[in-house]
Formats: sequence, C-alpha cells, structure tokens
Amino acid sequence: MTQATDIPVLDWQRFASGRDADGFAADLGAACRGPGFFLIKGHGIDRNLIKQVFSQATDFFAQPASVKEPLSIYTNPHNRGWAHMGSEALDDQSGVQDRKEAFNIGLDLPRDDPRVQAGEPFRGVNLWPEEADLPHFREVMLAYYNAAWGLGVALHRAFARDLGLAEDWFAPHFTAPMATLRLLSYPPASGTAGEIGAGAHTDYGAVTLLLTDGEPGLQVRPRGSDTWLDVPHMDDTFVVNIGDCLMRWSNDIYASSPHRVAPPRNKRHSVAFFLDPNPDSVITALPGTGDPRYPAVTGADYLRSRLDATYTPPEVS
Ligand SMILES: O=C(O)CCC(=O)C(=O)O
Ligand SMILES: [Fe+2]
Repeated sequence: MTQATDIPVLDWQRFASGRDADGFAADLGAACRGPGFFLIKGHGIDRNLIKQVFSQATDFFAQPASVKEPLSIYTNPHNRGWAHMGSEALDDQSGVQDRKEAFNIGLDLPRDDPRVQAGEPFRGVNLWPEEADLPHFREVMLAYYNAAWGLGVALHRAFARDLGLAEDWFAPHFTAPMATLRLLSYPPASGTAGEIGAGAHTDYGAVTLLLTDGEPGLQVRPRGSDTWLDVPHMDDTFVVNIGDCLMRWSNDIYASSPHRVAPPRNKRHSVAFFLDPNPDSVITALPGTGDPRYPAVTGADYLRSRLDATYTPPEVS
C-alpha cells in the first residue's frame, strides 16, 4: 500500500462549478484514503467573515472567567457553551487534560422549536455572550456557521462522486445536522513536561473544516504511520479532515486520522467546524463497500459516546 507522507492542497474551484472536468473528486478521494487530511483553497467563503470570526473569538476569550462562567458547557446537555481550561482530555487514555479553552455553538434553534421542547439529544438553544459585551458575536458566528455548513455539505458531493454514489447521496443526512462551530484558544506552552494543547484523538463527525491562525501546533499521524506530521498553515485555506462517521460510512476506505495540538510557543487560536450528521442518521457501510466493519449506529448515539469519554465532570462541591 502506498503511504501518503504529505498533506495535499486542493483547489475547490475545480469542483465548485458543478462539473468534475479534471478529476478533482479522484484527487480528493486519494487524500481521504491516504492522510485523511488535506487543505482546501478556493473555498468561496468570504475572507472578511473569517477575519471577523477570529476577531470575535479573540474578544470572547479575553473576557474574565466570571463573565464566561454563566455560559459553561456544564449547564448545557447539548454540547454548547464555554469549556474552561482543563475541562477536557481529547486523549481520554492519557490522563492529561488539554491546555485550551473553547466555545461551542450548534444548529441555532428557537426555544419553542418542537425538537427543543421535546428535549431531543443535541437539540438545545445556543448560549450567547451578553450583547452589551460582544454586540456582533452572534451574527458573525451564525453567518459563519451557515457558510461552513454549506461548504461541508458541498464537499460531500465530491466524496459521493469519488465513492461511486449519486452526488446528492449524503444530502439527506445533513439537513439539520449536529454540526458544532467551536472556537479554540491555546495559551503559550508553560514548559511543564508532558503538557499538551489537545491530546491525540480522531474527530467524531463526517468532516471537520478547520481555520488556523498560523501559529504552529497541529500534527497528524496518518493511517499506517507512526510519525507525527506538522499540518501546514496556508493563508485563506481550510485544513479539512475526515472524521469517524465518514470513515465508518466508507467502511474504512477513508481514514479518520489521529491528530493533536502540541503546546504552541505563542497563544494560538483556531476555529473548528465539526460537521456531524443529523442525529437520527444511521451510519452504516455505504453500498458497494463490502461487509460492514462496524455495527450500525445513529449519529446521536455515536457523538454522545465520544463526548462522554472526553469531558471531565465538574467537581461536586
Ligand atoms: O486547534 C486545532 O488546530 C485542532 C483542534 C482539534 O483537532 C479538535 O478540536 O478536534
Ligand atoms: Fe480534532
């Protein structure tokens, strides 16, 4: 088996026209079978919107903990809100907590949405900072959430093509997804032995669209390799990686590769958009991929099981 040792850069504009004239889907498929990580340029999301997301994130994290505390993810069973430093260990076997803080929003539903009223899993309302503190936060995050959702769904047209399916095969699975927009902030390394920004893990959903700020730290260990590669940062380019759901859907044809964030030299911000499927989507081997290697699981059950392993319950006082 050939082993990919680098992370390809792909130009989305080769596919965005709707015609796959020069084999973009096959190049994308090769990246998904190899490292499971690639960079996407020509993504079509407004550069200015991306700048605003980073600047709102900087302002959000700069607030004192007492202001962020009411938004704690612990007050919310739907994976929304603020995760304080030390609340998470993405490598749940390591016993080492990640040195980062984060803020999540999900699909924005009103309080009177029947799914919210019924208490369906991952169907909560978003938690927002006070408008007086961050007046544009909500509008910027929602605009970006929708743009990233659109790009993530569009990418699945190319995955489907590569996997020999109708291009719209995945569309019904992302109509009301458990997608999470997560702002991340990593403090500079303290120099303590064994510390980690984010422990080694695979992502849980179908695909992750990541924006980085240029401060190094992200590393990937491609399938079949025991070497950690630095994931490069390119201006106005997404780092995209395959998550467990798409690996399971593709019956291991695509790789959901372990990655981690080494403690950065300087403060580091990143913005992850995790595109998980609809909660009731059943993830089972796609047609034509052979005997299933995994039992069928719903999107919601899979995400719940992984989140439960990752979070440290708050101390009971
Ligand atoms: O911050 C990053 O660059 C990656 C974060 C990550 O892998 C995650 O939160 O799942
Ligand atoms: Fe990740």
